Amino acid sequence: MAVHPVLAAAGQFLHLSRTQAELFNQPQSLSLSDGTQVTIHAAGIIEFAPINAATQAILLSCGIHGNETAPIEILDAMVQDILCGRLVVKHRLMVQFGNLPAMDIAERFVDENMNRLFSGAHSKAPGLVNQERIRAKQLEDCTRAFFLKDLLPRCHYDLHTAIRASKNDKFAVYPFLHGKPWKAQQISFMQACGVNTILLSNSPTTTYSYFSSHQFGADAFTVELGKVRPFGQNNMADFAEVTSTLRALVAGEALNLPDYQDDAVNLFSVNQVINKTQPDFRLHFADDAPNFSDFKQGELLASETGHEYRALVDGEAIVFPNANVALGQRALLTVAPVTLQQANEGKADV
Ligand SMILES: O=C(O)CCC(=O)N[C@@H](CCC(=O)O)C(=O)O
Ligand SMILES: [Zn+2]
Repeated sequence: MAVHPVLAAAGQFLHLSRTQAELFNQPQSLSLSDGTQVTIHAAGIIEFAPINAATQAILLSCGIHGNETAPIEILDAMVQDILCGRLVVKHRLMVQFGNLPAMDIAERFVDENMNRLFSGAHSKAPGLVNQERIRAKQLEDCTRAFFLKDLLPRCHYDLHTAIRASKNDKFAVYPFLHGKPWKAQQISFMQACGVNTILLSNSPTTTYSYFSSHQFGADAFTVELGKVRPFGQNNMADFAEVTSTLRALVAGEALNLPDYQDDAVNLFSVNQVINKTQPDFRLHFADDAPNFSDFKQGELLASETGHEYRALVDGEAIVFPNANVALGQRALLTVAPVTLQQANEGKADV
């Protein structure tokens, strides 16, 4: 029997997806020698089912923004190791490489920011079709089918890197939970990944992690693993903790998570979500101000015709400032420190 092209290519699924996408025009299945079942749904979308009964369904995504390369390199190596039998999955696993055309041009996106197109936003402008909208729907469809296959506990870690430097190099956005408690165990999992700064989101969004969290009850995060760099220019030693923890997770190994302690984590709640509504939107701090730079109450952070946006409390910090987003989109988040107990006040026990 002919060897499947991904095995003939030593597990280089991402490389084949980017250079010979036509190989994956139709969904296809194969078995690995250790019994793992592999389903390739499309270029850049691959699913693994272990030989044993799984106890979790794990979705790992990267490259939703095409120039955020470190997560792509981390998951590319993981998929190669699984396909070559060097890493054996013990749970159901889907890995998605999001925006392949944007990777090819080393840009965040081709036509539109894909991480604003989930929870159906891809189809909310009738007549507007572009490759990000088509792909966001395809990713959603695969995720829905993957999670709804059974009732196993679900998680989704959507891996990114940030545009600017950050006072806290690695951080994660915990999507809005609609009043459910934030989980200490999940925050400890992030810590084990080397991510000790967590932003607790306070409203629904059209991001991918919110989609999985809200629609499927998955433990989900958008994980920022440092600063954007071109392919091949990441120092993989910077990602040792996230790499080994994610590998241990999919391999069903003991994770030995630290007990949750407030003083080991920087927890922030979102104070303001500032959207750009006018073409003259501008930021009032240095272009190179890192994420988590903090301001005094009343300091001017941004302005546009008809609006001034100021820090509401002392110590309010900026995250993801970007004046170049499309009208109507988020141009800045501000956050303020919080403890887990304060954040979970009045909610059921964690
Ligand atoms: O560094 C930046 O300005 C953006 C980095 C990035 O892509 N962040 C995500 C965060 C998504 C979330 O809020 O969950 C994004 O903006 O899509
Ligand atoms: Zn991103």
